[in-house]
Amino acid sequence: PAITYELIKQDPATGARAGIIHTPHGSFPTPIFMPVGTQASVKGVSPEELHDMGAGIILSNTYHLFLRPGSDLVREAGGLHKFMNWDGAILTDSGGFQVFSLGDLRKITEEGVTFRSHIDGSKKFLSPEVSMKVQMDLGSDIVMAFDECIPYPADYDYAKASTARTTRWAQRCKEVMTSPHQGLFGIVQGGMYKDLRTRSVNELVEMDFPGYAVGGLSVGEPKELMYEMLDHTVEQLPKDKPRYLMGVGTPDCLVEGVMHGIDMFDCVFPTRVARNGTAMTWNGRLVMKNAEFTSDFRPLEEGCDCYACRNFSRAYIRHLVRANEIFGLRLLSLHNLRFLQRFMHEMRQSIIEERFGEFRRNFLDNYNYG
Ligand SMILES: CC#C[C@H]1NC(N)=Nc2cc3[nH]c(NC)nc3cc21
Ligand SMILES: [Zn+2]
Repeated sequence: PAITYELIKQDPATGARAGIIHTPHGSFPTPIFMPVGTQASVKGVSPEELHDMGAGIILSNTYHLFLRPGSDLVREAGGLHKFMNWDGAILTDSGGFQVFSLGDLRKITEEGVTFRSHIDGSKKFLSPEVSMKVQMDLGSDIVMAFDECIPYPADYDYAKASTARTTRWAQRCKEVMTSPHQGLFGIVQGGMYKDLRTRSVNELVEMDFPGYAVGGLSVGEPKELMYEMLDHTVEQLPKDKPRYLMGVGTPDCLVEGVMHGIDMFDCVFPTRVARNGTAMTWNGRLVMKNAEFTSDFRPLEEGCDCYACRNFSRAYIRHLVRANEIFGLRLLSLHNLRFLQRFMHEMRQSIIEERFGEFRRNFLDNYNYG
């Protein structure tokens, strides 16, 4: 199979685990954070810089590339790896979430979804078959099933019907996803209802996907509810397959997700807050335009080995941010992405050395959520 999971160490006290995921474009250690390159670019960061920071896999989006430049052009370029000159692994989301969160939704039928493009308002149609065709054109290593996104909150009957449709759509994806070099992950839905989550898990596990995502979380629900759903859902998933928590998240959510047995994460957070002039550190965030950094000639974070911390000071980056210099935002993106790679590496080491519990308590005690 195109995608395989190798368990390295299971934490004896929690669901946390360390592993390796093998793909046609290389293997990477888990738990892992995937930089988001929605439109075939991790904003402001080059493929070489992604390699230098240790990124093994990045995420891109079917919805966006389907609308612009269109998957035919990317196929003609030889696929997304060639088009963006990235030779590591790529995961593409299916459009299931973006069409609900970005598109001007027109109609949902059993066949698929009709919507207006958020770019030019033109009428578009996405379905399990179209999403799979686009992702085969893109040639991503991990393909996400086309799911129906349940908004939060949603009543039981709506969640039940929608989850049943997501299962039928997953079957249709499986039937047309014929590329031997691509692995199709099922997406567990079920809203915030434990019985529906269990049903969704059982129906998808029946189809024997090479990996599973927990969908329908990080959609505006309270964190406690997200953790409760995670706790209930992840333990029912196969231990020999990767688990991916979509759209998560901030460092505190990454620790809790790992504790519940999640292997893969993605979030726009590091590059988005970078563009808002904020640096991520082990003790919380630094808002760089604050006066406190005016004459602070230390690096963003002592001990960080990123390009920004090796070459520039907080004072210089504060100046760039206040002067609206693009280079300042690039430096913050490079630092924040490298911070997350270091963060996940430390967490993985703590699992291997059987001190994850200590890592988690230590981190949560010192991290001010500010
Ligand atoms: C409902 C549902 C659902 C999931 N379905 C697909 N295909 N992608 C997702 C991406 C997400 N990003 C975030 N938070 C930023 N939550 C997500 C959930 C999904
Ligand atoms: Zn740094």
